Amino acid sequence: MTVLGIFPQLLLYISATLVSLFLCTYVYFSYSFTYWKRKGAPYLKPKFPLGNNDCFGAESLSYGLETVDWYKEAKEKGHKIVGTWNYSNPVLLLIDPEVIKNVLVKDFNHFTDRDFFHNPKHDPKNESIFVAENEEWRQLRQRLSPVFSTAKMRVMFELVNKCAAPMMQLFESYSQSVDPMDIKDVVAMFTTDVISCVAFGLDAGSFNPHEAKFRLIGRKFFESNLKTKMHLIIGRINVKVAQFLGMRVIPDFLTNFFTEVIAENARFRQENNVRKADLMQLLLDLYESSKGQDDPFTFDNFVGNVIVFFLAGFDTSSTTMQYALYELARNPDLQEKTRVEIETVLKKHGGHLTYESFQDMTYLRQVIDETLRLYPPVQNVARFCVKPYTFKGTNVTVEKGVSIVIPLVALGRDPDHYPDPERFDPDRFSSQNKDSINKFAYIPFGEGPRNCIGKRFGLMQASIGLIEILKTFKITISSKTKMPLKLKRGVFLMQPVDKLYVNATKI
Ligand code: HEM
Repeated sequence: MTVLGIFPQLLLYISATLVSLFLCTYVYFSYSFTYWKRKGAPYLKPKFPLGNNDCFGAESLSYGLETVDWYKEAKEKGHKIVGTWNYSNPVLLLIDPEVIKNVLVKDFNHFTDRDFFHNPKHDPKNESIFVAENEEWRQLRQRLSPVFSTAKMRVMFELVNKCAAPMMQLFESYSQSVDPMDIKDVVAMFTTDVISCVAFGLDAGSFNPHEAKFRLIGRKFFESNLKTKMHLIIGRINVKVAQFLGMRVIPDFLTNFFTEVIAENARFRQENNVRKADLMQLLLDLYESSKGQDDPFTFDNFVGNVIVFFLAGFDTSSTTMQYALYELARNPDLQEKTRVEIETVLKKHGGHLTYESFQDMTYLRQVIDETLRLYPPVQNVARFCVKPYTFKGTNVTVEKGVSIVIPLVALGRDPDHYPDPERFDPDRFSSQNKDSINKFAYIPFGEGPRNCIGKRFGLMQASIGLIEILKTFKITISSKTKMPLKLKRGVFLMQPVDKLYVNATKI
């Protein structure tokens, strides 16, 4: 038989295989879509193959803005919890703050793990506190918590403050030019420098185009490529299959880069007896002191956690700074009020920005709190059920492996929790008003034993950056910024669709 003779037969086989594959997938999805009905839970109607997603959300490492629509629909129907699907994966969305409190705090033992794809067997260097499960996580959390204590923040304050100098030089040059500034790009250079400095004791030189390796790596990671997207989708549809196929979320270029930087840095410190007041030193001490223990803090643990501090640390804080500056630029009176506070407090402290003076800036903290309400960088907190759990006051029992999602953006914009929710109003968080806010309707750092370990550090670096900018420059929105602001769907960290440009004028 000639090649041409085989061709129609081959085509037939391929078509039959594809049709069978499609049918199997369809049957599998259709059965998965009966999950919440079988559980007796209220649910939102899913569609093949995305479930309740309205876009692939393939860039995302978790759930995105689609949860705002799920929340609204469920709330209108009076549900406290609602079943949805992410592809074929059943996801329970929590609506009621009391239920959220039970999951995150009171009944935490049923929800110790985070819903986040990882692959311990094929990717041991990316096993970190962020993805670790149950007992392993408890031990890591206990070991790493001292790294972020108030005492350590005080020591790191100076290091962070020093990193603002190159950012201020860039603001200075923008203030003398007619070009508007892509604000996210500039503040992300600052937070990248900060995290590289405190995590590695290195000057990342993000403001210098010839040295900006850390910035390039960070940017490349959040841009994410087709391979990572495919891994994420398959990881969502079936974790076991994705793990079996050796899929991983953190690309090799990033793991290799950090492994090299850490090994070189650790070697230099040990050989030269150098000690520094940074995060790298605290982790190095942990690594050295646990050698020989039954369950040591290994080199892989070291690399994995530094990577996670880098990734979790620079983009969340720069996103916070970006939206705070955007809102202050749109609200010049609030900007002026913040600046007056900064000037008054600094004057009281002899003109120096210190840990103590920053603690006194209560209005600035209100501005940041309000920014995090409207623009929580991490849009949803997600957990895995690890032990069967019956939601109080219902007959709904979820078993091990079910994903639970807490929609931070939707809660922050719910008029029942925040009157006139679209209005940027830092006074919601004044000492007189903040007690009227339901604690579990405001959780930009998560809550309970598995909340954000870097909360203090994140608040500190965002505050220092904002103080330095506002005390010297007046910020206005550039005509290059497309208004009104639209947020991107299908991404994990909150991003605007179009870049936000501002102008800086020296005061
Ligand atoms: C404004 C800045 C930040 C925001 C809004 C933020 C937000 C969050 C949120 C929502 C979570 C999930 C909490 C939960 O599941 O209950 C989280 C976890 C985490 N964050 Fe942050 N974060 C910020 C800054 C940082 C920084 C600066 C670091 C480290 C240097 C960091 C490291 C982590 C880690 C390691 C976890 C996982 C903790 C665990 O599983 O035990 N974050 N963050």
